[in-house]
Amino acid sequence: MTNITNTPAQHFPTGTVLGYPRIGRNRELKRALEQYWRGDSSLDALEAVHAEVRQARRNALADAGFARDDASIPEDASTYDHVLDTLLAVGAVPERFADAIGEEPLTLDDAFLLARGDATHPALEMTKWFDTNYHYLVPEISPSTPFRYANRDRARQVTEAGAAGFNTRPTIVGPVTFLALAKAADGVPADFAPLQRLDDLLPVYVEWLADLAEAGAQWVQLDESALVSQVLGIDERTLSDAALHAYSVLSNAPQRPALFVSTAYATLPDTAFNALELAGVDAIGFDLVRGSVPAPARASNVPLVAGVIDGHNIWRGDLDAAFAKLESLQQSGANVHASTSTSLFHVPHTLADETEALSPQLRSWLAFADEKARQIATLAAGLAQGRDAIAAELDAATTALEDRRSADGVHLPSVAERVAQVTDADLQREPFAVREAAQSASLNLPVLPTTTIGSFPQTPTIRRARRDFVRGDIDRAAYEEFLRDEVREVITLQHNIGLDVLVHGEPERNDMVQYFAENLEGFATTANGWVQSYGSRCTRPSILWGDVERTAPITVPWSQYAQSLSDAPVKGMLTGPVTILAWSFVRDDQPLEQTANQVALALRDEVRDLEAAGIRIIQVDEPALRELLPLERDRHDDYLRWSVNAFRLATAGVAIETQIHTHLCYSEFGEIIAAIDGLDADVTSIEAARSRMEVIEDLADHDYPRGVGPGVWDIHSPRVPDSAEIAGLLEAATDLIPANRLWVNPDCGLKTRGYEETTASLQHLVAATLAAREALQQAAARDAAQTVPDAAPAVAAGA
Ligand code: MET
Ligand SMILES: [Zn+2]
Repeated sequence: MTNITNTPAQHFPTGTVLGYPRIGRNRELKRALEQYWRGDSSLDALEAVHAEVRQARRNALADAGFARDDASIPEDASTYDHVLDTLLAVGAVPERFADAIGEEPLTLDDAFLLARGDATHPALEMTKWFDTNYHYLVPEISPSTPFRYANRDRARQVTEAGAAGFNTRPTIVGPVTFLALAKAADGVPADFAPLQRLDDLLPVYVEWLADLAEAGAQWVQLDESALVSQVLGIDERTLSDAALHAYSVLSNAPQRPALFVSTAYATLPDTAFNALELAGVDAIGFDLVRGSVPAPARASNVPLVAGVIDGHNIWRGDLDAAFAKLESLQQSGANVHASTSTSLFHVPHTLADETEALSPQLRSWLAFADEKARQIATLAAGLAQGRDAIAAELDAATTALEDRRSADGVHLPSVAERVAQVTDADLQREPFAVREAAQSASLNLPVLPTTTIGSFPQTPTIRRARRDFVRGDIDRAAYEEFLRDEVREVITLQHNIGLDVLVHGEPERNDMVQYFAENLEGFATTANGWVQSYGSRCTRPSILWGDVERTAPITVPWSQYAQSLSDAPVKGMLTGPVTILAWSFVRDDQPLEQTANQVALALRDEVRDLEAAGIRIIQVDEPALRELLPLERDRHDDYLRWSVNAFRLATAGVAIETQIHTHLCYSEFGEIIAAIDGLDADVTSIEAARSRMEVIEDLADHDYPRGVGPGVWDIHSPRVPDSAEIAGLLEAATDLIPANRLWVNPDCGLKTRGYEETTASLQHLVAATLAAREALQQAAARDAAQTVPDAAPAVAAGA
């Protein structure tokens, strides 16, 4: 066993990946987790599957060309989430779980309780990991949250790897990032911030490092991406001071592996680089796809791990340019190592599983995790043996890139021309006051109109019908007949419940982005390209490879059919340009703004066709608007400009009578309130139930002038809120937003809910609304009764 007792660092491997997909090539871990949660298998069975997945990862990376014994293979196989792994290891169980979790060591079942909650313990919140579509569990830290080394899983995995003949590199979240990503627990003093607990946390990391070294780890990777983010509400100085302090302590730990601190997703600031170097860490990694080389790095003696292969996207890319970046660092005398820019858990396992779904030409332009690992192995060979040794691989990548540049469909002159012709007038509707008057005359809705966000439960029957259709077991006519029946039932249900603005329920959509991707030119869909979204949940992002065009109406027949069944307005439902980009793999060969505008123009045509088909309300969802906000502040204005404009381009082509809605969810919107205003939607529905209307306060502070539908039912849990609870939230909302601007709706779509809870919750929502209307009427009557006698003398006096 190799014990490194604070000795000079071992040689860092010439090439590495910062992490690898964790869910299994065939989503084995997902299935095993869900089986266990359903009670259909034992914990041992789950652990056995996970052990197989872990070994498959090590083997896949060895096959890609990594040595088994030089710590180039990361050991980062989370069962649920890597922040949760770290929380467990450092024993930071929030006090509100103290009655249920206590005994050490902390177990997988403890992790699942934190992640999933139960009747008496709401789960930890989830939020997006940096600017990605991955959700991590948010630790809750108070001045007295306990810290102790309470879970040895990572060390055990290193031992397990050792037994299989591997010396892997355990990967953990670093202490600064762990605290920076945590939230302050409820009820703590206002001036408390989790980072204040750094000194209490470090001894636990010291113990953890010793255990990892004991298990045989030569190197440990500590992920410290907090150091590159300017949107965590912590300034750069505070973060680098924390890093200097933390890594001074850790590098002096009596027994530890060599320390590799990785940072990803944006440029590592010079101050943070200096702090890490001064603290004596043994290797520093930074992202050279999203970011640039920190100035002091070129003159540094610390091994530099340069992230030159995009870990966050699926393009094969410009291997020659990637190698040139390494060469340039090498020429300035630095000790350079090649890596991916981020962990590869943002991309699917392997292109080998896409031989049917994707054309050979498209495949030749792509690289998933295994292929990217091979690219790193190539670059590492180039670093060791010189450019000539890898000339053939560099040339092959360049040839693929040239082919991609000129291939059919990548650039459609007509699309580029249409984007170029967009003018400010295309983004502009009449003033809201004008629209509001026209819409209220034509729609004639009651005060506090009730509606839903779009999807109704995606039942096993719907999934089965879709699968049968995809497999060819039923034909299109039968499938569409089935979908029309669904729409009819959903409309009837909404009538019976008494909702004011109806939806068709979105039964035809597997996913709110993939559905549009499948119906627009320029996108390809993979067969097995799953990436983890959170826990066992995976998504299969489409690949946006070419110019986007709509060749025929997409949603119009469904909305039109639904509207034919009712006199009440039925909302048309579309996904907005930013969200379509955020949840796809986007092309890297033109600015996102250009791609967003192409998608927006396709949607603009769809919006107009919906309007022409008699749809009077059209909702364009933008739940990912906040997610793509860059980590660097100086890029915010540009991002918010083009993203807002893309939404307006999609929606501003309609008459004043047509009401445009948007829907936002999933995140902290405080930062982008001005942009929400800029969307100029007539009505914005927004997730608010869990935070008890926090975001509505932000909107009210901003004097938001248009319609708002704060969610009054948290649809992320199966719990049915009663009318009183909904009434309470409604009252909180009416305190902040004038009642004549307020809509009543759930937090988000209902596709993950069952019909029983949906029906009951919507009935309660309508009951609470009716009561609120009644109360408003009474209040108005009282006001009228009071003002008349008061007003009379005033008028007399004035006369
Ligand atoms: C993640 S936002 C979801 C919006 C979509 N219209 C739905 O209802 O499912
Ligand atoms: Zn939503």
